[in-house]
Amino acid sequence: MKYGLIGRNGRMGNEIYNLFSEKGHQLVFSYDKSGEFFEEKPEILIDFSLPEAFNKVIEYVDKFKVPLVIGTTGLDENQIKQLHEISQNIPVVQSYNFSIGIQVLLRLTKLADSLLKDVDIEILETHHRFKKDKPSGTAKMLKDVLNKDVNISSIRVGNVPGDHTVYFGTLGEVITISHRALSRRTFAEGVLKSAEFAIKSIAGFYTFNDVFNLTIN
Ligand SMILES: NC(=O)C1=CN([C@@H]2O[C@H](COP(=O)(O)OP(=O)(O)OC[C@H]3O[C@@H](n4cnc5c(N)ncnc54)[C@H](OP(=O)(O)O)[C@@H]3O)[C@@H](O)[C@H]2O)C=CC1
Ligand SMILES: O=C(O)C1=N[C@H](C(=O)O)C[C@H](O)C1
Repeated sequence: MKYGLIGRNGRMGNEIYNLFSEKGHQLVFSYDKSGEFFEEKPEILIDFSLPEAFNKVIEYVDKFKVPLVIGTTGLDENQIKQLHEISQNIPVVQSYNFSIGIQVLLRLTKLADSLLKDVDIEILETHHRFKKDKPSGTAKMLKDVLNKDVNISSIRVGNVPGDHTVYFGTLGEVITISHRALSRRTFAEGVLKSAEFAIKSIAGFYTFNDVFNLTIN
C-alpha cells in the first residue's frame, strides 16, 4: 500500500516505517514538526505524533479523503469527538494501544473484576523517560473497562517501551495481571494489521478491538 505517516521521525514513526518497508509498503507522504514530504496521494494515513498535531491530521484527512489509523495518545474529548465525526465519511481506527497482548489484558481485567468482591484495584504504568503524557492512554483504557474510579500510578524510567499492571487486592490475597511490550515493533505490527483492515472497511469508527476480533474469529 502507499501510505502517509504523521510523526514519521518519531520513535513509533521509525518503527512503523521499518516494518512497512520490510513488507513492501511505500511511504508517499509524511508530516513532522520539521515539515511535509509529498510524493503522491496516500491510500491511507497513519498518525503517531502528539495532540498538538491533531488539527493538521484532520486537515490532511480532509484533503486526501482516505482512511485514518491513529495511535496518538493524550487526545482530549473534543479531539475524540472530531474523530467520530470524520468517521461518518471515512474508516477511522483509533487505539491507545495496538498490541495484541493489551487486548488480552483488557479482557482479563474485566474478568477478574467480575469475579472479585471487596477488592482494592490499582493500575500501574511504566514508560520511557521521553513519554510526554501521563497517565498513559492504555491505563485510561484499563480504567474504562473497569468502569469505576480506580487510581493510576505512573513511572517514567529509562527506555521502557510500555508496562501495564492491574492489581486486585482482597484481605487474603493479591492478583496482579501484567503486560510488557518488549519492543515497539509489537505496536507497529498492530498498526499494519489495522491499516490493512481500514483500507478494506466502509466508513465508521473502529478500535483495535475490532481488528483483534477478526484475528481470533
Ligand atoms: N497507540 C499505541 O499503540 C502507541 C501510541 N504511542 C503514542 O504515539 C505518539 C508518538 O510516540 P513516539 O513516537 O514515542 O513520540 P516521538 O516524540 O518520538 O515522536 C513524535 C513525532 O510527532 C511529531 N510531532 C510532534 N509534535 C508535532 C506537531 N506539533 N506537528 C507535527 N508533528 C509533530 C514529531 O516531529 P519532529 O520529529 O519533527 O519533532 C515526531 O515525528 C505518542 O502520542 C505516544 O503516546 C506510542 C506507542 C504506542
Ligand atoms: O508513548 C508510548 O511509548 C506508549 N504509549 C501508549 C500509551 O500511552 O498507552 C502505548 C504504549 O504503552 C507506549
